Amino acid sequence: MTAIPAIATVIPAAGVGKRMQADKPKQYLQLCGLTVLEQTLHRLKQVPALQQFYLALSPDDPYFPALPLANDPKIQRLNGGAERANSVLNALLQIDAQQYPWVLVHDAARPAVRVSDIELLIQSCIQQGQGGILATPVRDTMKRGSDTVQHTVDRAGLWHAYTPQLFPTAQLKDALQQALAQGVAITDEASAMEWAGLPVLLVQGHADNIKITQAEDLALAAFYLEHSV
Ligand SMILES: Nc1ccn([C@@H]2O[C@H](COP(=O)(O)OP(=O)(O)OP(=O)(O)O)[C@@H](O)[C@H]2O)c(=O)n1
Ligand SMILES: C[C@](O)(CO)[C@H](O)COP(=O)(O)O
Repeated sequence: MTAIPAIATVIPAAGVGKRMQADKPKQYLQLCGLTVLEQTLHRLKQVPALQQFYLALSPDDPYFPALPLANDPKIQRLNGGAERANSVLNALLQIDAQQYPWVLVHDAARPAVRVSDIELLIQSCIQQGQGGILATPVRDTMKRGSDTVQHTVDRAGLWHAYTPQLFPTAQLKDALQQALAQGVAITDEASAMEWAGLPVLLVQGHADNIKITQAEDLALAAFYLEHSV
């Protein structure tokens, strides 16, 4: 096993959850007795290498102060931005890359991530000295179109990109800063690294690491949370 350095952890949690169509942002919906955010933090905190947590929240988030997490000295709250990438960059700007040469980014909306998958990602990346992401190969036939099919997309080598995503802190900060400054559409950390021409390892994880996005995802996340290890 490769020696694992202390890793800074960024949790983007400043979204409004439009697609969920709920009465509050999805990270604060109840899931198995806790909020989604608390469930996600509970998973992350089971990984010893994950040290300081940088939690990007909406500047007017009224929910977080009521959670026990608000008193956790390992959690540093910061203001998120207009898009997920802005929230992540705001967090990266607060991380000392000397102290934390590696940073792991994980969506607050992915509470069922397996601790073993996080450990696998960390081991794979640190061992190979390259950043990477948890992902799963596409299993269905993929179509491109809107109301009718334009064509079938070759699914060979096609992956679902998940989080966590783990990268050298300084590299990710520079890549994300420059990509956003040039108006590049960035939906995950890997796309900034790809834009910068830097390698991204694909580490196969489990498909139960779903992102709670639409209403029906909550019950599925609850099932996975109760049945995954
Ligand atoms: N400006 C934003 C937008 C999103 N996120 C976070 O990024 C993660 C993944 O984003 P997504 O699933 O798109 O969440 P929302 O943006 O809240 O969802 P929607 O697009 O339906 O509004 C979530 O944990 C969300 O809180 C963030 O930190 N800052
Ligand atoms: C980062 C991510 O979860 C990887 O799949 C995804 O890109 C987030 O996308 P969203 O539209 O912000 O939910």
